[in-house]
Amino acid sequence: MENVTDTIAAVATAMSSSGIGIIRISGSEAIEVADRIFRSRREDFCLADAKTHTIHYGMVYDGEEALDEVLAMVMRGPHSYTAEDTVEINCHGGVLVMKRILETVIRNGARPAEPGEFTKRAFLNGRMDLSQAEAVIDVINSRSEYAMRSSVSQLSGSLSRKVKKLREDILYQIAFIESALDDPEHISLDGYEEKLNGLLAPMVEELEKLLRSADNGKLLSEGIKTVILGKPNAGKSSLMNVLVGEERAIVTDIAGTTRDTLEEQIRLRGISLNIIDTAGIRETEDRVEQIGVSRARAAANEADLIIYVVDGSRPLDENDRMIIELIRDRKAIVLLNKSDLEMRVSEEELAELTGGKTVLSVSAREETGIDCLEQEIEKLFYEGNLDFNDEILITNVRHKTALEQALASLRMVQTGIADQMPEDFLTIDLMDAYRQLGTIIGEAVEDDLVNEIFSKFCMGK
Ligand SMILES: Nc1nc2c(c(=O)[nH]1)N(C=O)[C@@H](CNc1ccc(C(=O)N[C@@H](CCC(=O)O)C(=O)O)cc1)CN2
Ligand SMILES: Nc1nc2c(ncn2[C@@H]2O[C@H](COP(=O)(O)OP(=O)(O)OP(=O)(O)O)[C@@H](O)[C@H]2O)c(=O)[nH]1
Ligand SMILES: [K+]
Repeated sequence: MENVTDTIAAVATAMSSSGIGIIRISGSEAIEVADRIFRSRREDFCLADAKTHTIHYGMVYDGEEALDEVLAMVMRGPHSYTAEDTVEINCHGGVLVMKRILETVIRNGARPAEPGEFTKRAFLNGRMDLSQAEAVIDVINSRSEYAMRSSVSQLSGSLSRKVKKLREDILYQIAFIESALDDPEHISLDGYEEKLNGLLAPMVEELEKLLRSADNGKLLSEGIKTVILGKPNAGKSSLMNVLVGEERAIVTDIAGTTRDTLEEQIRLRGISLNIIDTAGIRETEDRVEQIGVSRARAAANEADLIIYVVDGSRPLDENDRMIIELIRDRKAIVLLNKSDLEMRVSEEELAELTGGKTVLSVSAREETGIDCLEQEIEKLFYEGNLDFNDEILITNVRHKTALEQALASLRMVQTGIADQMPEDFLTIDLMDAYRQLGTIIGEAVEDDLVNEIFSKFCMGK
Protein backbone atom coordinates (compact mmCIF):
# COMPACT_ATOMS: atom_id res chain seq x y z
CA MET A 1 0.00 0.00 0.00
CA GLU A 2 1.05 3.56 -0.52
CA ASN A 3 2.19 5.92 2.17
CA VAL A 4 -0.84 7.49 3.79
CA THR A 5 0.82 9.42 6.56
CA ASP A 6 1.54 12.66 4.73
CA THR A 7 -0.72 15.58 5.50
CA ILE A 8 -3.31 16.67 2.96
CA ALA A 9 -5.58 19.69 2.76
CA ALA A 10 -8.48 20.93 0.65
CA VAL A 11 -11.49 23.17 0.74
CA ALA A 12 -14.30 20.79 1.69
CA THR A 13 -17.15 23.14 0.92
CA ALA A 14 -18.17 24.55 -2.48
CA MET A 15 -15.80 27.06 -4.05
CA SER A 16 -18.43 29.79 -4.22
CA SER A 17 -19.55 32.48 -1.82
CA SER A 18 -21.48 31.02 1.06
CA GLY A 19 -21.97 31.53 4.75
CA ILE A 20 -19.12 29.37 5.94
CA GLY A 21 -16.26 27.58 4.23
CA ILE A 22 -14.35 24.61 5.59
CA ILE A 23 -10.69 23.88 4.97
CA ARG A 24 -9.96 20.33 5.92
CA ILE A 25 -6.51 19.10 6.95
CA SER A 26 -5.78 15.41 7.56
CA GLY A 27 -2.62 13.45 8.31
CA SER A 28 -0.06 12.94 11.02
CA GLU A 29 0.98 16.60 10.98
CA ALA A 30 -2.49 18.10 10.62
CA ILE A 31 -2.55 19.61 14.09
CA GLU A 32 1.02 20.93 13.86
CA VAL A 33 0.32 22.56 10.50
CA ALA A 34 -2.83 24.18 11.85
CA ASP A 35 -1.01 25.45 14.93
CA ARG A 36 1.49 27.26 12.69
CA ILE A 37 -1.24 29.53 11.34
CA PHE A 38 -3.90 29.54 14.05
CA ARG A 39 -3.82 31.90 17.05
CA SER A 40 -6.26 31.82 19.89
CA ARG A 41 -6.93 34.88 22.05
CA ARG A 42 -5.25 32.99 24.84
CA GLU A 43 -1.53 33.39 24.17
CA ASP A 44 -0.54 30.02 25.64
CA PHE A 45 -3.17 27.96 23.83
CA CYS A 46 -2.32 25.65 20.97
CA LEU A 47 -4.40 23.06 19.13
CA ALA A 48 -1.84 20.41 20.04
CA ASP A 49 -3.18 20.59 23.58
CA ALA A 50 -6.80 20.40 22.51
CA LYS A 51 -8.92 17.35 23.25
CA THR A 52 -10.46 15.48 20.32
CA HIS A 53 -13.75 16.78 18.93
CA THR A 54 -13.34 20.25 20.37
CA ILE A 55 -13.76 23.51 18.53
CA HIS A 56 -11.73 26.67 19.14
CA TYR A 57 -12.20 30.31 18.31
CA GLY A 58 -9.27 32.27 16.88
CA MET A 59 -7.62 33.92 13.89
CA VAL A 60 -5.75 32.46 10.94
CA TYR A 61 -2.52 34.27 10.06
CA ASP A 62 -0.36 34.23 6.97
CA GLY A 63 2.84 35.39 8.63
CA GLU A 64 1.79 38.60 10.33
CA GLU A 65 -1.22 39.14 8.08
CA ALA A 66 -4.53 38.21 9.71
CA LEU A 67 -6.50 36.29 7.08
CA ASP A 68 -9.78 35.56 8.82
CA GLU A 69 -11.63 34.96 12.02
CA VAL A 70 -12.29 31.23 12.31
CA LEU A 71 -13.37 28.24 14.34
CA ALA A 72 -10.89 25.37 14.31
CA MET A 73 -12.12 21.88 15.05
CA VAL A 74 -9.73 19.18 16.19
CA MET A 75 -10.42 15.47 15.71
CA ARG A 76 -7.76 13.04 16.73
CA GLY A 77 -7.11 9.78 14.87
CA PRO A 78 -8.43 7.19 14.80
CA HIS A 79 -11.55 9.06 15.90
CA SER A 80 -12.16 11.07 12.75
CA TYR A 81 -13.60 10.62 9.28
CA THR A 82 -10.22 9.68 7.83
CA ALA A 83 -9.07 7.91 11.03
CA GLU A 84 -6.13 10.33 11.02
CA ASP A 85 -5.55 13.52 12.99
CA THR A 86 -7.82 16.08 11.38
CA VAL A 87 -8.30 19.82 11.75
CA GLU A 88 -11.16 21.62 10.10
CA ILE A 89 -10.88 25.36 9.80
CA ASN A 90 -14.31 26.96 9.59
CA CYS A 91 -13.79 30.34 7.97
CA HIS A 92 -16.05 32.88 6.31
CA GLY A 93 -17.28 31.47 3.03
CA GLY A 94 -15.65 33.80 0.54
CA VAL A 95 -13.82 32.28 -2.40
CA LEU A 96 -10.73 34.44 -1.87
CA VAL A 97 -10.63 33.82 1.89
CA MET A 98 -10.89 30.06 1.43
CA LYS A 99 -8.19 30.10 -1.27
CA ARG A 100 -5.80 32.18 0.83
CA ILE A 101 -6.23 29.97 3.89
CA LEU A 102 -5.72 26.81 1.83
CA GLU A 103 -2.57 28.26 0.25
CA THR A 104 -1.27 29.18 3.67
CA VAL A 105 -1.99 25.72 5.03
CA ILE A 106 -0.08 24.24 2.09
CA ARG A 107 2.86 26.57 2.54
CA ASN A 108 2.98 25.44 6.15
CA GLY A 109 3.45 21.77 5.49
CA ALA A 110 0.36 20.15 3.94
CA ARG A 111 -0.03 19.17 0.32
CA PRO A 112 -3.18 19.61 -1.78
CA ALA A 113 -5.50 16.61 -1.53
CA GLU A 114 -6.63 14.79 -4.62
CA PRO A 115 -10.37 14.45 -5.25
CA GLY A 116 -11.76 11.80 -2.92
CA GLU A 117 -8.51 11.45 -1.01
CA PHE A 118 -10.04 11.97 2.45
CA THR A 119 -12.53 9.20 1.82
CA LYS A 120 -9.84 7.06 0.22
CA ARG A 121 -7.89 7.35 3.45
CA ALA A 122 -10.98 6.45 5.45
CA PHE A 123 -11.10 3.29 3.31
CA LEU A 124 -7.37 2.50 3.42
CA ASN A 125 -7.37 3.06 7.18
CA GLY A 126 -10.23 0.62 7.60
CA ARG A 127 -12.80 3.14 8.79
CA MET A 128 -15.16 2.07 6.05
CA ASP A 129 -15.14 -0.61 3.37
CA LEU A 130 -15.22 0.06 -0.36
CA SER A 131 -19.00 -0.21 -0.76
CA GLN A 132 -19.45 2.31 2.05
CA ALA A 133 -16.93 4.68 0.51
CA GLU A 134 -18.74 4.38 -2.81
CA ALA A 135 -21.97 5.22 -1.00
CA VAL A 136 -20.46 8.54 0.12
CA ILE A 137 -20.30 9.77 -3.46
CA ASP A 138 -23.78 8.37 -4.12
CA VAL A 139 -25.20 10.37 -1.20
CA ILE A 140 -23.66 13.52 -2.62
CA ASN A 141 -24.89 12.81 -6.13
CA SER A 142 -28.34 11.52 -5.27
CA ARG A 143 -31.07 13.27 -7.17
CA SER A 144 -34.12 11.90 -5.44
CA GLU A 145 -35.20 10.98 -1.93
CA TYR A 146 -35.27 7.27 -2.71
CA ALA A 147 -31.77 7.36 -4.16
CA MET A 148 -30.57 9.27 -1.14
CA ARG A 149 -32.14 6.90 1.34
CA SER A 150 -30.67 3.91 -0.41
CA SER A 151 -27.18 5.49 -0.46
CA VAL A 152 -27.31 6.42 3.21
CA SER A 153 -28.34 2.88 4.04
CA GLN A 154 -25.38 1.55 2.07
CA LEU A 155 -23.12 4.07 3.80
CA SER A 156 -24.20 2.74 7.14
CA GLY A 157 -23.19 -0.74 5.99
CA SER A 158 -26.39 -2.49 4.93
CA LEU A 159 -24.84 -4.02 1.81
CA SER A 160 -21.54 -4.72 3.55
CA ARG A 161 -23.24 -6.66 6.32
CA LYS A 162 -25.13 -8.81 3.84
CA VAL A 163 -22.01 -9.47 1.77
CA LYS A 164 -19.92 -10.27 4.84
CA LYS A 165 -22.51 -12.73 6.14
CA LEU A 166 -22.59 -14.52 2.78
CA ARG A 167 -18.79 -14.68 2.68
CA GLU A 168 -18.63 -16.01 6.22
CA ASP A 169 -21.07 -18.79 5.39
CA ILE A 170 -19.16 -19.68 2.23
CA LEU A 171 -15.80 -19.63 3.98
CA TYR A 172 -17.10 -21.93 6.71
CA GLN A 173 -18.02 -24.53 4.09
CA ILE A 174 -14.65 -24.23 2.37
CA ALA A 175 -12.91 -24.70 5.69
CA PHE A 176 -15.10 -27.65 6.56
CA ILE A 177 -14.40 -29.43 3.27
CA GLU A 178 -10.69 -28.79 3.57
CA SER A 179 -10.41 -30.04 7.10
CA ALA A 180 -12.45 -33.12 6.21
CA LEU A 181 -10.14 -33.83 3.28
CA ASP A 182 -7.13 -33.34 5.56
CA ASP A 183 -8.48 -35.50 8.33
CA PRO A 184 -10.86 -38.06 6.83
CA GLU A 185 -10.57 -40.29 9.91
CA HIS A 186 -12.30 -37.79 12.16
CA ILE A 187 -14.43 -35.65 9.86
CA SER A 188 -16.80 -37.39 7.54
CA LEU A 189 -18.13 -35.98 4.31
CA ASP A 190 -20.92 -38.58 4.14
CA GLY A 191 -24.12 -36.85 3.16
CA TYR A 192 -22.32 -33.53 3.07
CA GLU A 193 -23.31 -32.66 -0.51
CA GLU A 194 -26.95 -32.77 0.43
CA LYS A 195 -26.34 -30.45 3.34
CA LEU A 196 -24.32 -28.08 1.17
CA ASN A 197 -27.10 -28.05 -1.39
CA GLY A 198 -29.50 -27.02 1.33
CA LEU A 199 -27.21 -24.17 2.33
CA LEU A 200 -26.62 -23.01 -1.23
CA ALA A 201 -30.28 -22.60 -2.15
CA PRO A 202 -30.96 -19.61 0.14
CA MET A 203 -27.64 -18.01 -0.81
CA VAL A 204 -28.46 -18.26 -4.49
CA GLU A 205 -31.88 -16.83 -3.74
CA GLU A 206 -30.36 -13.96 -1.83
CA LEU A 207 -28.01 -13.10 -4.69
CA GLU A 208 -30.84 -13.32 -7.19
CA LYS A 209 -32.88 -10.95 -5.07
CA LEU A 210 -30.03 -8.45 -4.86
CA LEU A 211 -29.54 -8.64 -8.60
CA ARG A 212 -33.23 -8.09 -9.23
CA SER A 213 -32.98 -4.92 -7.20
CA ALA A 214 -30.32 -3.62 -9.58
CA ASP A 215 -32.94 -2.78 -12.22
CA ASN A 216 -34.73 -0.51 -9.79
CA GLY A 217 -31.42 0.66 -8.42
CA LYS A 218 -30.32 1.91 -11.79
CA LEU A 219 -33.56 3.80 -12.32
CA LEU A 220 -33.23 5.17 -8.84
CA SER A 221 -29.73 6.51 -9.20
CA GLU A 222 -29.87 7.63 -12.81
CA GLY A 223 -33.49 8.63 -13.04
CA ILE A 224 -36.30 7.13 -15.09
CA LYS A 225 -35.80 7.96 -18.73
CA THR A 226 -39.23 9.20 -19.70
CA VAL A 227 -40.17 10.00 -23.26
CA ILE A 228 -43.27 12.01 -24.04
CA LEU A 229 -44.84 11.05 -27.36
CA GLY A 230 -47.83 12.60 -29.06
CA LYS A 231 -48.83 14.25 -32.26
CA PRO A 232 -48.32 17.99 -32.73
CA ASN A 233 -50.50 20.08 -30.47
CA ALA A 234 -51.54 17.17 -28.28
CA GLY A 235 -50.25 19.10 -25.29
CA LYS A 236 -46.78 17.60 -24.71
CA SER A 237 -45.11 20.90 -23.86
CA SER A 238 -48.00 21.90 -21.63
CA LEU A 239 -47.74 18.61 -19.76
CA MET A 240 -44.01 18.97 -19.43
CA ASN A 241 -44.48 22.45 -17.98
CA VAL A 242 -47.00 21.23 -15.46
CA LEU A 243 -44.71 18.43 -14.34
CA VAL A 244 -41.66 20.66 -14.23
CA GLY A 245 -43.62 23.39 -12.47
CA GLU A 246 -44.39 21.06 -9.60
CA GLU A 247 -40.79 21.14 -8.58
CA ARG A 248 -39.59 24.31 -10.17
CA ALA A 249 -37.04 25.01 -7.48
CA ILE A 250 -34.88 22.02 -8.29
CA VAL A 251 -35.37 21.79 -12.03
CA THR A 252 -32.22 21.55 -14.02
CA ASP A 253 -31.90 21.71 -17.79
CA ILE A 254 -29.47 19.28 -19.27
CA ALA A 255 -28.69 19.63 -22.93
CA GLY A 256 -29.04 16.12 -24.27
CA THR A 257 -26.18 14.33 -25.90
CA THR A 258 -28.13 14.20 -29.12
CA ARG A 259 -28.56 17.52 -30.84
CA ASP A 260 -32.29 17.63 -30.95
CA THR A 261 -33.39 16.36 -27.56
CA LEU A 262 -33.65 18.48 -24.49
CA GLU A 263 -33.79 16.63 -21.25
CA GLU A 264 -35.53 18.10 -18.25
CA GLN A 265 -34.83 16.57 -14.93
CA ILE A 266 -37.62 16.59 -12.40
CA ARG A 267 -38.24 15.02 -9.05
CA LEU A 268 -41.60 13.50 -8.52
CA ARG A 269 -42.64 11.95 -5.22
CA GLY A 270 -39.04 11.18 -4.38
CA ILE A 271 -38.34 9.70 -7.80
CA SER A 272 -36.11 11.30 -10.36
CA LEU A 273 -37.41 11.50 -13.95
CA ASN A 274 -35.43 12.57 -16.99
CA ILE A 275 -38.11 13.78 -19.34
CA ILE A 276 -37.30 13.85 -23.01
CA ASP A 277 -39.35 15.76 -25.50
CA THR A 278 -39.59 14.12 -28.88
CA ALA A 279 -39.31 17.13 -31.12
CA GLY A 280 -38.74 14.84 -34.06
CA ILE A 281 -42.21 13.48 -34.19
CA ARG A 282 -43.55 16.83 -35.31
CA GLU A 283 -41.74 16.39 -38.60
CA THR A 284 -43.91 13.50 -39.60
CA GLU A 285 -46.44 15.99 -40.93
CA ASP A 286 -44.51 18.47 -42.96
CA ARG A 287 -41.12 16.90 -43.62
CA VAL A 288 -39.82 13.51 -44.52
CA GLU A 289 -42.11 11.20 -42.63
CA GLN A 290 -39.51 8.48 -42.17
CA ILE A 291 -37.17 10.69 -40.16
CA GLY A 292 -39.83 11.57 -37.65
CA VAL A 293 -40.92 8.01 -37.26
CA SER A 294 -37.45 6.64 -36.81
CA ARG A 295 -36.49 9.33 -34.30
CA ALA A 296 -39.57 8.71 -32.25
CA ARG A 297 -38.88 5.01 -32.44
CA ALA A 298 -35.30 5.50 -31.31
CA ALA A 299 -36.38 7.65 -28.38
CA ALA A 300 -39.10 5.19 -27.47
CA ASN A 301 -36.66 2.28 -27.64
CA GLU A 302 -34.35 3.81 -25.09
CA ALA A 303 -37.09 4.90 -22.73
CA ASP A 304 -37.81 3.33 -19.36
CA LEU A 305 -41.23 4.91 -19.58
CA ILE A 306 -43.31 6.39 -22.38
CA ILE A 307 -46.00 8.95 -21.72
CA TYR A 308 -48.28 9.07 -24.71
CA VAL A 309 -50.30 12.29 -24.85
CA VAL A 310 -53.52 12.14 -26.85
CA ASP A 311 -55.48 15.20 -27.86
CA GLY A 312 -58.91 14.00 -26.73
CA SER A 313 -60.70 16.83 -28.43
CA ARG A 314 -59.82 15.54 -31.87
CA PRO A 315 -60.41 12.14 -33.43
CA LEU A 316 -57.42 9.80 -33.53
CA ASP A 317 -55.44 9.97 -36.75
CA GLU A 318 -52.52 8.30 -38.54
CA ASN A 319 -50.02 9.87 -36.14
CA ASP A 320 -51.81 8.33 -33.19
CA ARG A 321 -51.92 4.93 -34.84
CA MET A 322 -48.20 5.09 -35.46
CA ILE A 323 -47.51 5.95 -31.83
CA ILE A 324 -49.82 3.20 -30.61
CA GLU A 325 -47.71 0.77 -32.65
CA LEU A 326 -44.54 2.15 -31.07
CA ILE A 327 -45.68 1.71 -27.50
CA ARG A 328 -47.28 -1.67 -27.92
CA ASP A 329 -44.78 -3.72 -25.92
CA ARG A 330 -43.42 -0.91 -23.80
CA LYS A 331 -43.95 0.42 -20.31
CA ALA A 332 -46.31 3.25 -21.14
CA ILE A 333 -49.03 5.44 -19.70
CA VAL A 334 -51.64 6.97 -21.99
CA LEU A 335 -52.86 10.45 -21.15
CA LEU A 336 -56.14 11.53 -22.60
CA ASN A 337 -55.47 15.25 -22.57
CA LYS A 338 -57.72 18.30 -22.86
CA SER A 339 -60.39 16.71 -20.69
CA ASP A 340 -61.68 20.25 -20.10
CA LEU A 341 -62.94 20.28 -23.69
CA GLU A 342 -65.60 18.17 -25.34
CA MET A 343 -64.07 14.71 -25.83
CA ARG A 344 -63.96 12.93 -29.17
CA VAL A 345 -61.97 9.97 -27.84
CA SER A 346 -62.86 7.77 -24.86
CA GLU A 347 -60.67 6.11 -22.23
CA GLU A 348 -62.16 2.73 -23.11
CA GLU A 349 -61.39 3.14 -26.80
CA LEU A 350 -57.78 3.98 -26.08
CA ALA A 351 -57.35 1.20 -23.56
CA GLU A 352 -58.55 -1.26 -26.17
CA LEU A 353 -56.40 0.13 -28.99
CA THR A 354 -53.27 0.08 -26.83
CA GLY A 355 -53.82 -3.44 -25.62
CA GLY A 356 -54.82 -2.55 -22.10
CA LYS A 357 -52.45 0.26 -21.15
CA THR A 358 -53.48 2.50 -18.28
CA VAL A 359 -55.40 5.48 -19.67
CA LEU A 360 -55.82 8.60 -17.55
CA SER A 361 -57.92 11.63 -18.37
CA VAL A 362 -56.00 14.82 -17.69
CA SER A 363 -56.05 18.47 -18.55
CA ALA A 364 -52.63 20.00 -18.84
CA ARG A 365 -54.30 23.41 -19.07
CA GLU A 366 -56.37 23.07 -15.90
CA GLU A 367 -53.75 20.88 -14.25
CA THR A 368 -56.20 18.15 -13.38
CA GLY A 369 -55.42 14.44 -13.28
CA ILE A 370 -51.70 15.06 -12.72
CA ASP A 371 -51.88 13.47 -9.27
CA CYS A 372 -53.13 10.24 -10.83
CA LEU A 373 -50.26 10.32 -13.30
CA GLU A 374 -47.74 10.65 -10.49
CA GLN A 375 -49.40 7.85 -8.59
CA GLU A 376 -49.33 5.63 -11.67
CA ILE A 377 -45.61 6.27 -12.25
CA GLU A 378 -44.85 5.45 -8.65
CA LYS A 379 -46.91 2.30 -8.95
CA LEU A 380 -45.22 1.20 -12.19
CA PHE A 381 -41.71 1.48 -10.82
CA TYR A 382 -41.83 1.13 -7.09
CA GLU A 383 -44.77 -1.09 -6.30
CA GLY A 384 -43.97 -3.18 -3.27
CA ASN A 385 -40.57 -1.60 -3.11
CA LEU A 386 -41.33 1.55 -1.23
CA ASP A 387 -39.85 0.45 2.04
CA PHE A 388 -36.12 0.66 1.77
CA ASN A 389 -35.50 0.08 5.43
CA ASP A 390 -34.70 -3.57 4.99
CA GLU A 391 -34.46 -3.54 1.24
CA ILE A 392 -31.01 -3.22 -0.23
CA LEU A 393 -30.82 -1.70 -3.66
CA ILE A 394 -27.89 -2.35 -5.92
CA THR A 395 -27.14 0.90 -7.73
CA ASN A 396 -23.52 0.31 -8.64
CA VAL A 397 -22.52 -1.56 -11.80
CA ARG A 398 -19.33 -2.81 -10.14
CA HIS A 399 -21.36 -4.42 -7.37
CA LYS A 400 -23.81 -5.86 -9.85
CA THR A 401 -21.05 -7.52 -11.85
CA ALA A 402 -19.48 -9.00 -8.74
CA LEU A 403 -22.84 -10.36 -7.58
CA GLU A 404 -23.46 -11.89 -11.00
CA GLN A 405 -20.12 -13.63 -10.94
CA ALA A 406 -20.60 -14.84 -7.39
CA LEU A 407 -23.99 -16.19 -8.38
CA ALA A 408 -22.52 -17.96 -11.41
CA SER A 409 -19.90 -19.58 -9.17
CA LEU A 410 -22.46 -20.79 -6.64
CA ARG A 411 -24.50 -22.26 -9.48
CA MET A 412 -21.38 -24.10 -10.61
CA VAL A 413 -21.15 -25.58 -7.14
CA GLN A 414 -24.76 -26.73 -7.44
CA THR A 415 -24.02 -28.27 -10.84
CA GLY A 416 -20.89 -29.86 -9.41
CA ILE A 417 -22.91 -31.50 -6.67
CA ALA A 418 -25.47 -32.75 -9.18
CA ASP A 419 -22.63 -34.19 -11.28
CA GLN A 420 -21.07 -35.80 -8.19
CA MET A 421 -17.82 -33.94 -8.55
CA PRO A 422 -15.22 -34.48 -5.84
CA GLU A 423 -15.36 -32.05 -2.91
CA ASP A 424 -12.07 -30.32 -3.63
CA PHE A 425 -13.57 -29.35 -6.97
CA LEU A 426 -16.48 -27.69 -5.22
CA THR A 427 -14.15 -25.59 -3.09
CA ILE A 428 -12.69 -23.96 -6.20
CA ASP A 429 -16.04 -22.47 -7.15
CA LEU A 430 -16.90 -21.67 -3.55
CA MET A 431 -13.62 -19.78 -3.34
CA ASP A 432 -14.46 -17.87 -6.53
CA ALA A 433 -17.79 -16.78 -5.09
CA TYR A 434 -16.06 -15.79 -1.86
CA ARG A 435 -13.52 -13.65 -3.75
CA GLN A 436 -16.10 -12.02 -6.00
CA LEU A 437 -18.18 -10.96 -3.02
CA GLY A 438 -15.02 -9.67 -1.42
CA THR A 439 -14.42 -7.19 -4.23
CA ILE A 440 -17.66 -5.42 -3.28
CA ILE A 441 -16.29 -4.50 0.12
CA GLY A 442 -12.83 -3.90 -1.32
CA GLU A 443 -10.97 -7.09 -0.37
CA ALA A 444 -8.14 -7.88 -2.73
CA VAL A 445 -9.01 -5.22 -5.27
CA GLU A 446 -6.29 -3.69 -7.39
CA ASP A 447 -4.89 -0.27 -6.49
CA ASP A 448 -5.84 0.96 -9.97
CA LEU A 449 -9.48 0.21 -9.33
CA VAL A 450 -9.37 1.91 -5.95
CA ASN A 451 -7.77 4.97 -7.51
CA GLU A 452 -10.33 5.06 -10.27
CA ILE A 453 -13.22 4.88 -7.82
CA PHE A 454 -11.96 7.74 -5.67
CA SER A 455 -10.95 9.93 -8.59
CA LYS A 456 -14.65 10.39 -9.34
CA PHE A 457 -15.20 12.11 -5.99
CA CYS A 458 -15.40 15.84 -5.41
CA MET A 459 -12.54 17.94 -4.16
CA GLY A 460 -12.29 17.95 -0.40
CA LYS A 461 -14.31 14.73 0.06
N1 LIG B 1 -17.51 19.24 9.38
C1 LIG B 1 -17.72 18.04 8.89
N2 LIG B 1 -18.96 17.66 8.59
C2 LIG B 1 -19.19 16.41 8.07
C3 LIG B 1 -18.13 15.52 7.83
C4 LIG B 1 -16.81 15.95 8.19
O1 LIG B 1 -15.84 15.22 8.02
N3 LIG B 1 -16.67 17.20 8.71
N4 LIG B 1 -18.40 14.28 7.27
C5 LIG B 1 -17.59 13.60 6.42
O2 LIG B 1 -17.24 14.06 5.37
C6 LIG B 1 -19.73 13.71 7.40
C7 LIG B 1 -19.85 13.12 8.76
N5 LIG B 1 -18.97 12.00 8.88
C8 LIG B 1 -18.13 11.80 9.95
C9 LIG B 1 -17.82 10.51 10.31
C10 LIG B 1 -17.06 10.26 11.43
C11 LIG B 1 -16.59 11.31 12.20
C12 LIG B 1 -15.87 11.05 13.46
O3 LIG B 1 -15.27 11.94 14.05
N6 LIG B 1 -15.90 9.83 13.98
C13 LIG B 1 -15.28 9.43 15.23
C14 LIG B 1 -16.12 9.83 16.42
C15 LIG B 1 -17.48 9.21 16.43
C16 LIG B 1 -18.28 9.45 17.71
O4 LIG B 1 -17.95 10.36 18.47
O5 LIG B 1 -19.21 8.67 17.90
C17 LIG B 1 -15.06 7.91 15.23
O6 LIG B 1 -15.60 7.25 14.38
O7 LIG B 1 -14.30 7.46 16.06
C18 LIG B 1 -16.86 12.60 11.81
C19 LIG B 1 -17.64 12.85 10.69
C20 LIG B 1 -20.74 14.78 7.13
N7 LIG B 1 -20.45 16.03 7.81
N1 LIG C 1 -58.17 23.12 -23.68
C1 LIG C 1 -56.97 22.63 -23.50
N2 LIG C 1 -55.97 23.02 -24.29
C2 LIG C 1 -54.74 22.49 -24.09
C3 LIG C 1 -54.49 21.53 -23.07
N3 LIG C 1 -53.19 21.19 -23.13
C4 LIG C 1 -52.64 21.90 -24.12
N4 LIG C 1 -53.57 22.69 -24.71
C5 LIG C 1 -53.38 23.62 -25.82
O1 LIG C 1 -53.01 22.90 -26.97
C6 LIG C 1 -52.08 23.63 -27.75
C7 LIG C 1 -50.82 22.82 -27.96
O2 LIG C 1 -50.21 22.59 -26.72
P1 LIG C 1 -48.69 22.19 -26.61
O3 LIG C 1 -48.43 21.87 -25.20
O4 LIG C 1 -47.85 23.21 -27.24
O5 LIG C 1 -48.70 20.88 -27.49
P2 LIG C 1 -47.48 20.02 -28.03
O6 LIG C 1 -47.93 18.63 -28.07
O7 LIG C 1 -46.27 20.31 -27.26
O8 LIG C 1 -47.33 20.58 -29.46
P3 LIG C 1 -46.06 20.52 -30.44
O9 LIG C 1 -44.93 21.20 -29.72
O10 LIG C 1 -46.52 21.24 -31.63
O11 LIG C 1 -45.78 19.09 -30.69
C8 LIG C 1 -51.82 24.91 -26.98
O12 LIG C 1 -52.62 25.91 -27.49
C9 LIG C 1 -52.26 24.58 -25.57
O13 LIG C 1 -52.69 25.68 -24.86
C10 LIG C 1 -55.61 21.15 -22.23
O14 LIG C 1 -55.49 20.33 -21.33
N5 LIG C 1 -56.80 21.71 -22.50
K1 LIG D 1 -45.26 23.10 -28.22
